[in-house]
Amino acid sequence: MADLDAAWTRLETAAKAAGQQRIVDFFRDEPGRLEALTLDVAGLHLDLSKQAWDEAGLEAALDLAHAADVEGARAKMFGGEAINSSEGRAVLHTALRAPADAEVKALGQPVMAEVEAVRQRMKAFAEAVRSGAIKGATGKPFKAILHIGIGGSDLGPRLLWDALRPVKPQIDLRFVANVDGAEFALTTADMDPEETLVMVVSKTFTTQETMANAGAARAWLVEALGEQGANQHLAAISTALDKTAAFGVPDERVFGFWDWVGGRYSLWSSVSLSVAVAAGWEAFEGFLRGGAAMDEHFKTAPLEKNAPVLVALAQIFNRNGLDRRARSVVPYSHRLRRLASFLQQLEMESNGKSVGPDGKPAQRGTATVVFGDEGTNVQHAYFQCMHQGTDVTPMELIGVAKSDEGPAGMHEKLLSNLLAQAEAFMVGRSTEDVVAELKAKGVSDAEIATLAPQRTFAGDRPSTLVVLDRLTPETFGALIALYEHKTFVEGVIWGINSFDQWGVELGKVMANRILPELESGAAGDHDPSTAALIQRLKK
Ligand SMILES: O=P(O)(O)OC[C@H]1O[C@](O)(CO)[C@@H](O)[C@@H]1O
Repeated sequence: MADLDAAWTRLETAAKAAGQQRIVDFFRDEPGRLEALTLDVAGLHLDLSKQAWDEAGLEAALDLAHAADVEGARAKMFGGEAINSSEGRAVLHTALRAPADAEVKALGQPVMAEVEAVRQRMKAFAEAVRSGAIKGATGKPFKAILHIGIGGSDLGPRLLWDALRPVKPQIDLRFVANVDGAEFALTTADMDPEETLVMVVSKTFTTQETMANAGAARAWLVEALGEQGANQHLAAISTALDKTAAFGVPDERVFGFWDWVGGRYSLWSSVSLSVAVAAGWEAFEGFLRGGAAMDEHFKTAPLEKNAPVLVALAQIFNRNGLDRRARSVVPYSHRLRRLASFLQQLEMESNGKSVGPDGKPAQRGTATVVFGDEGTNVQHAYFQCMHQGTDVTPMELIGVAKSDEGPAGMHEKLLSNLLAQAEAFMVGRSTEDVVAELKAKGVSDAEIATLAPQRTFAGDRPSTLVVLDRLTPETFGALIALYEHKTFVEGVIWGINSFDQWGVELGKVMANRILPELESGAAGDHDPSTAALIQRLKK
């Protein structure tokens, strides 16, 4: 503990010192900087050299990782110990992408036989739906899937589908998450129940939004196909097998997973069965292989060359060392446009905690806000603030080196924007430069005095670049596993349990209390604002 406190103090001191200098100058002062801060892992190239740390800062960050015993925690996770202590569970999403002959135990019990058995059932189901061997109630093959789920049962599969979907898919995969009936209506309006397979995805099979949408989908099927017919169009993915049976899903259409897979880490499991069907099993397997490659790297690489560790430490350096309370993730890739939404759950649900597993307050700030959308679009939206706003927001910019998709010449334009933004964030543009340009254009001194500061870019805004060789199932898997392990490392260093989510409970309980009050109009005991709103919004 004393070591850890001292390591935190060293990090904070080093960050303060680094913060007095300009990032761009570190390249001049540290000849080995690029070499030390770039690495190639599982088809990803990472460049952390434009980050805010200098050599001493990086060293202090690595010392902190050692002092927090990241390596010990990593061994406990892969060893299947109950590191999700508030729920007494192991954390083994990594087993879902491990080879069938790996030796993995959850709380001492081997898991791979079960994992492989479910994988084989998923594969057989995916192939049978694609080939038309499994048909709908009226004998027609399935041409569409309606995937119903929310949070971890939605965000990962949605992103995975965006990444893997063929340009002209054989199966039209659609998602419904929200308990806003508009989403259900808009999504199903042009779907034909006779040709649609409905997959209800819920770890608990109790989530209000999912159960409401599942009920609506079942009614939509029953109307077209009758009770018995509807059941032939249902499949369920859950850890709660008793509840799926009660909903009417035939046993052979139920795909399980395990309590050692957190919702936000579940896209490697049967939760993504809809994608495995619609994109094909081979693509899904490639995704698993990519995740496993990143696992191997995370398990074996020394901390100073360990991609998830370095990305986590850059975040900690910014967040705790330099008090930067937000981070923006911008994929220069339309297929990855929902990455920030996925990371919001992964990082903010995992690490948005203010007490540790011992119930004591966290000693340092934990998860920051993460936001973002696709580049270049965001350049025409919030990048003004990123370049010239009063707060510095660290960025992660993600690109794809090679792509043959779409019209010729576009990809180079996309990449030029990615590189230009990263350079502009760091280098900025000096007032002298602006003044010289305005003078050359004949602008008056009076005008220059007001214009030049407005056109100056302070720069010195840190970014990490992640470049995928190509966007393949494998590199996409590696990217997601990179972020999972980054999130884990941060949780270890912040001293919190990254694998529970008690903070989502209160709102759920209160919504269940307010629902009957909205229906009856009889508001219970609430604060004056809520009571007035219930009166106003009641049925
Ligand atoms: O898969 P389920 O059990 O429906 O839960 C959906 C999501 O809801 C949460 O519990 C949060 O509300 C997430 O952790 C989870 O991914």
